[in-house]
Amino acid sequence: MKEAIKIGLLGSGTVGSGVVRVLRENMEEITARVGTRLVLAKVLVRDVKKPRPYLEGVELTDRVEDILEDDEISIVVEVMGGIKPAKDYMLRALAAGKNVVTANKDVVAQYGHELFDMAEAHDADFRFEASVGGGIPIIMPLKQCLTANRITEIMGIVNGTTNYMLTKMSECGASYDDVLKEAQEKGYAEANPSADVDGLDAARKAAILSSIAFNTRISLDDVSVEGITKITPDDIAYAKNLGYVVKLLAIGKETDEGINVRVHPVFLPEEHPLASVNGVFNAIFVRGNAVGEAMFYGPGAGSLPTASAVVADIIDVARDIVNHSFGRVNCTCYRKKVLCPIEKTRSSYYVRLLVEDKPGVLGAIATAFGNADVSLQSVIQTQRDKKEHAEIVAITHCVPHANILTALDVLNALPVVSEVRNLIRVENDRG
Ligand SMILES: NC(=O)C1=CN([C@@H]2O[C@H](COP(=O)(O)OP(=O)(O)OC[C@H]3O[C@@H](n4cnc5c(N)ncnc54)[C@H](OP(=O)(O)O)[C@@H]3O)[C@@H](O)[C@H]2O)C=CC1
Ligand SMILES: N[C@@H](CC=O)C(=O)O
Ligand code: NA
Repeated sequence: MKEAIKIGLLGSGTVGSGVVRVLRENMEEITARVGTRLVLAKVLVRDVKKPRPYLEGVELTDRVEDILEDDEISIVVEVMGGIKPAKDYMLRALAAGKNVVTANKDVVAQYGHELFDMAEAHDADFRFEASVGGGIPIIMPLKQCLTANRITEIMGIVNGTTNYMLTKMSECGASYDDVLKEAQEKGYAEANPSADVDGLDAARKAAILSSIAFNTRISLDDVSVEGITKITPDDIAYAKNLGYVVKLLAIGKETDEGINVRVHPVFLPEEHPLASVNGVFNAIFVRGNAVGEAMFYGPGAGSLPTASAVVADIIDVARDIVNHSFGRVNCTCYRKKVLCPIEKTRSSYYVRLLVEDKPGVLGAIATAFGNADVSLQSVIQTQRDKKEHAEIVAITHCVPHANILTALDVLNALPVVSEVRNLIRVENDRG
């Protein structure tokens, strides 16, 4: 058997502790699969005094140099999170010729190219399977198993926290604040959970997935983002009555007008394959010109599921080391493609309005939509709040986003419209 391969772990929180557990519990199989033993040599944490019984016998440090300058460590696993200092540590590790495995979508989405360049320059591996979809294999399947395809669409539920929240709010009418707290307690949420609920976490994943799917660099700034903070129990109830569920989707599409990448809540028909993806589960639906439709499903966050992806990357890198192989798939963004602005994207919409309850209101609203070139598929009216007010819910036909924005301006200016309460896309298109 070859010499043991030494690992330095940066961070030992939710994901890091899972990595330690998987490496320990599956050590026998892992050793057989790699052909040599993997040894967790050192772990970097902020607070070395914090009790961590699962790390008994492992050297803890709060000095990153202890890992980066240790010539015996050949794999550095970054599971600290955030951009600073994680990005710098990874670049330094790669510059020292060490292989890097990370779960950090913040860094990959914004600075992936720098890390890839550094990895290539130093003939090192840079892997990030856990950065999208937690335990679901999706990065390597896109780069390897689906690489024969021209991918036209990638659409997914990629944030476990918000999917958990929307599921609980829909199934048992739980309050937004309570379910967010639960998701945090279960270790799903980011250190600052606004990244989850504001859609940023999903946007980072959308940028990573689209860059790989369309072979062009999509940066976080190219993604149009809207989170779930404006979704109310009323929207969820209307969705149910109309045969939909509310989901936060990450969508990347290549159309004749360019690539559009966006994250926003949608009304999904109950029979859509993504509609039954509940709780912390994620799913990523891919359309390729050879494979047709493929969907990847599994736990999108949490200690052990995420560790499953991290440790798989570690094993792959270790196999490269053992076999002296050069089969690395480096950066796949070899094209520069045009982006399609959000205004040109097309969708049906759900529009909820609070209006004065008096004769002629429905007509005025229909005219306002018509003047903006937005045709309506259905309209329902319910009595709300005070007697003199009613709520109108309209579902539009598929129209350019620019038209719906114009319609909202016109509606807002109508004296009978007291408030535009929400605007949510309706995803009816499966073609
Ligand atoms: N949680 C999840 O389900 C998933 C998380 N991820 C990603 O994995 C990464 C880690 O997430 P998670 O485990 O939840 O985060 P945690 O906050 O639970 O853990 C972070 C760990 O990193 C250490 N750390 C943070 N900053 C520093 C620093 N400056 N110097 C030294 N140590 C530091 C902390 O040390 P100490 O213990 O001393 O505080 C802690 O051990 C993030 O990039 C996240 O986005 C990806 C998929 C799923
Ligand atoms: N906060 C993220 C963790 C995994 O990436 C999520 O909820 O999906
Ligand atoms: Na994954």
